[in-house]
Amino acid sequence: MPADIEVRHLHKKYGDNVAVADVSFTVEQGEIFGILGPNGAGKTTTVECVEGLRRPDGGEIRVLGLDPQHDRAELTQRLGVQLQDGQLPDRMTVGEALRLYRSFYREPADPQALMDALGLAAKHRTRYADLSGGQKQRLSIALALIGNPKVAVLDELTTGLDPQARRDTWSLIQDVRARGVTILLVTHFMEEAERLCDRVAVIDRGRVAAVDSPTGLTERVQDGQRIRFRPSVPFEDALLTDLPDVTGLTRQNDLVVVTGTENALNAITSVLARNNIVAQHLRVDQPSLEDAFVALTGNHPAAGADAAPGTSDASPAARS
Ligand SMILES: Nc1ncnc2c1ncn2[C@@H]1O[C@H](COP(=O)(O)OP(=O)(O)OP(=O)(O)O)[C@@H](O)[C@H]1O
Repeated sequence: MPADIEVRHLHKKYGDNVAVADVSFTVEQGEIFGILGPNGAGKTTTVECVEGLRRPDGGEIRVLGLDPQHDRAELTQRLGVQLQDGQLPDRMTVGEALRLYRSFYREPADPQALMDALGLAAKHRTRYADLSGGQKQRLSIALALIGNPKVAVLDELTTGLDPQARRDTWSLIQDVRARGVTILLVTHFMEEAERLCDRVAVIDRGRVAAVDSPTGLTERVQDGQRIRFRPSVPFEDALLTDLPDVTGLTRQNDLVVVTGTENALNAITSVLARNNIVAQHLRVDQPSLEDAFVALTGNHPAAGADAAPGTSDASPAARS
């Protein structure tokens, strides 16, 4: 079966500025495929070319076998695109927006069923301007789905949402996928990519740095274990660095951080116990998608991207 989205050697310039140098990826039917990358990496330009909103300067794109430039009218019927905030008139109600958008499609979805599924039924008569950020976001997803698309493109799905609304949106997207919709998702959020995406393309400076599952990306930076603890009494580094399973030891004030093989934890706890040293606040860190992102792009996630209040993600600075 051909892939739902095929992007080969996409190239796009704005004047002299190369926004997308060379991007290739495929999205299989029923996948949630993420595009992750630092600011200005070329993510939005890439998906706008996929949507047919921008004309590539080079390369080839097929969406459901259609060329987004030449087959724009047909593709519009089968592709769902999320509106950006502020693209609806303030006075338009939720019900009016869905009915208007429904009229654009040959085989639209039932607006009532969509409002029920998206928790918007009670907001049927509410004007756009009076919706909360989360409700606007859900409406934009509803409008992306009103045409019964086979493929939906969602750009910055949960930007601006609080952590609970973000999690609710994720479960909604999983429901949408369960109905057979293929999803291309642009995101800044590591946790979103980790929780939602089957595979992720990391794009950096207009090129694909890697395409893999979040776990696959994380495993690329797996360098054994990183163990941190506060010793109950001082000890010489050599006590641990002489162990064959230990590859490094650093100290941050009274905190000891040891790196080593997968057996390092056993070796360290045994030798500490033999020397009557208690490892207080012992923690074993697993590499995260954020570690992989940093290793692949040399960039930390956009400021604030994963630091929304209440999220549990630790920043790299907090973790190292
Ligand atoms: N309409 C435009 N005209 C000129 N340059 C543009 C235009 N849109 C984007 N660019 C430039 O192209 C490059 C890629 O931008 P793009 O918006 O695709 O990146 P992005 O990865 O989506 O960034 P962000 O995460 O900040 O949204 C950037 O250098 C940007 O300044």
